[in-house]
Amino acid sequence: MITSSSIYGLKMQWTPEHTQWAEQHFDISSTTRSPAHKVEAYRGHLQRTYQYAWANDDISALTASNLLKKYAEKYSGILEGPNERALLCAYSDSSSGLVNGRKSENESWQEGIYPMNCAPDVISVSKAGMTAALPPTDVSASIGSSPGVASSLSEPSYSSSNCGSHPATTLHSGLPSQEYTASYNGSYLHSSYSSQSTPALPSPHPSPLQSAGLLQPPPPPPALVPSYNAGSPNLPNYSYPPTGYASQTAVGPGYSPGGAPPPPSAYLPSGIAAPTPIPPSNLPGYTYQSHNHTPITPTPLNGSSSNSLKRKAFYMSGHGDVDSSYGNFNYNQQRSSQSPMYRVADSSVSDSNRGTGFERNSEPSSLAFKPTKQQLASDPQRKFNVHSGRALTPPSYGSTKNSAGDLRTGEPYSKFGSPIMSEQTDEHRQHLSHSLSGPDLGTATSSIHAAEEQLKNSDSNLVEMINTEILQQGSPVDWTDIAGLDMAKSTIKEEILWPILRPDMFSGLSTLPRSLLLFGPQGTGKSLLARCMASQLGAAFLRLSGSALVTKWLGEGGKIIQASFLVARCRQPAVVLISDVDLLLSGQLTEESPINHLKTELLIQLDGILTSAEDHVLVVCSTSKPEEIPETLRRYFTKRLLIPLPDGTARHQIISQLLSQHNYCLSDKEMSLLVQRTEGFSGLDVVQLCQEAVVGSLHGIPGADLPSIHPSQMRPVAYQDFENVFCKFQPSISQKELDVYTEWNKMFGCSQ
Ligand SMILES: Nc1ncnc2c1ncn2[C@@H]1O[C@H](COP(=O)(O)OP(=O)(O)OP(=O)(O)O)[C@@H](O)[C@H]1O
Repeated sequence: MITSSSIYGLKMQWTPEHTQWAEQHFDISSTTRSPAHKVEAYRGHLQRTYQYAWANDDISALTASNLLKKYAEKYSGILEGPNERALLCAYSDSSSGLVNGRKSENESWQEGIYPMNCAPDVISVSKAGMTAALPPTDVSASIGSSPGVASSLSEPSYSSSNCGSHPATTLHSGLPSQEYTASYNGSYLHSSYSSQSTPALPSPHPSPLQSAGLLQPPPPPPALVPSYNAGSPNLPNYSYPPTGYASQTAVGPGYSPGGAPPPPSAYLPSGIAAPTPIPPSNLPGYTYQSHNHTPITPTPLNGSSSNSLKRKAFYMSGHGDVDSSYGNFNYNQQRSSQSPMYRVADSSVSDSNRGTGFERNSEPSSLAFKPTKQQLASDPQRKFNVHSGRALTPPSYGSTKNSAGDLRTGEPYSKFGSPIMSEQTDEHRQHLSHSLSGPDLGTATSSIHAAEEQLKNSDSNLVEMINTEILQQGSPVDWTDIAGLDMAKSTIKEEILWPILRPDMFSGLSTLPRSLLLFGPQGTGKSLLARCMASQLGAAFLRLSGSALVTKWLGEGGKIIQASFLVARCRQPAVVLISDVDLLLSGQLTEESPINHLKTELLIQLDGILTSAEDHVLVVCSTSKPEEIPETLRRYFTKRLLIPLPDGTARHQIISQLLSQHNYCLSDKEMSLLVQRTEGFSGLDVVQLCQEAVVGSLHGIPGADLPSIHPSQMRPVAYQDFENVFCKFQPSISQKELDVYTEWNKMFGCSQ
């Protein structure tokens, strides 16, 4: 049949072939056909296409997207007139109508014009090819936002940032509900999808393109989108996934795809910020893919830094599983009031290995404590040992007289006293001896005998080395020998020493402290404190250097650690100091690292100490890198104490004490200036500065005269001597490093 029509004076011949061609090619722009006719033709074509697709059971996401795009383009092309637009809005406003082909309850249909019977087919095909069906609202949104959304779907990677300026927005500008308008902004388009589609369903038919890697898999769902129901713009339809806001933090506040900030959300209650979409970088290629979203797992709290306070609060609140590992460490050991941990070494024990590291009967003169010299001499691995040879007159903390014999009175910091054992200290030790003897002797006997037996079978050379190098024979240290550190000192006294010295008073209240971590900058007195603890307990003092173990003793390190703890058990009560313990316990160690066997041995020994009721051994570990110690190993330390840089008062004490050994001439103002200029110095830095200044005062004396010159003949140390050497000294620690200590202390420290 041949028909002809005349439009605008143009005459056309119409044949069945033309009809077929128009139907096949969706010639909806034809001016010769009614909209209803064109829709019918279009629908027929879609149905054929989809039936074919069903027959093959294979339609990719891309194909489906293209079909949707074409459909939306063609459909919107039909709708040119204002009536059609209004009708389309009615479609959009009633998502259920789109799904089941029924019209909206609020809007009357224009019969026969836009039946949309093909919509279920579209959805079915989408289900087959795109792994998850678009929910009813999706269809509404897709069509409603076309061609913007449709064209976006055809792109392998697209951003919704265009949506806001896209004609689709204009299309819906006349929507009756303001809330609904928000749904057409790209920021929210995906929200309806994620909230309504079946979550986290794996694709039953993965696209071949996906399999081939040409098509990126659908991204995880944005975690911050509220559940959005396009069919009902009312607020009650919104739900807030519990994990959503955590992820929002991870995305970053204020993020908006395309750089634009999220628009104010009309559908959110006032005061609640509009949800932030997932950034495109997180969802490559499928930024706003609306289907098959899986929930985003909330970003776990990182042990590192930004969430540290939260973590500590969590642990401290008692909600964390590892609560007992932090702050309230409890090694489940009931202390017996009958068997206090420490006692004075029994001199009657015949074994040569028994005995403390401190000689109590020494004359005061022989007890003069020369901390720096001994410290530097005892640890050849120390980085500051180059200075040891220069210390012509190591400072003695025992005297308050200067070299000229003048007693310096009126010192504002005169509490920093003598390391020489005073009468009071001797009394204290006698008291210690009394309180730690008696019934306590029996409790450790079996442990001591067992350790002695083991030690007999050990390498005698090794034992000899430990007795000479590890076991410290230095003079005792008193609290007054340590400048400043009041907080650390009182914590150690009250929480470590008192329970050990007077277990009867602490019976049933807590377990005995057996391990302690002192952390802080180098040269701040950690070792000094450990020595002081041993002195106060009348205990033997053994010092293992982590740096020495991993360098010069690496091969024998495991045996040295084991034998050292045996000696400590034999000589108990004992304090074992392990400096630079981070080198032994570092979480950075690879499996092949030879240090690992040292780590294993140390942990075995620590376990033994923590679980033994009889042993009277206190382990003090020190580190300047506490963050290197893995979380799992922190539980080995009952207490973790920050030993900070000396404050002004402490620096004044150290300087005064050092200079008091020499003839010096400094005004109060100069002294204050020195204190000021040593801000940020560690205790060791201050000691070395003073030593250098004292050496400077010797300049000008002929070398030949040096051996015979009397101290009184030397000129006094002056401020200029300090001035001359200041250029050699800088604070050995940066503010950044100090911040790390502060942060770590907040998280895991016991002193705030
Ligand atoms: N608070 C202090 N009071 C008096 N002297 C101090 C103080 N801090 C440090 N010193 C001096 O610095 C020397 C080194 O101190 P110590 O060895 O105790 O530091 P540390 O913190 O253990 O260092 P590292 O972390 O390197 O092992 C001490 O012998 C002492 O002379």
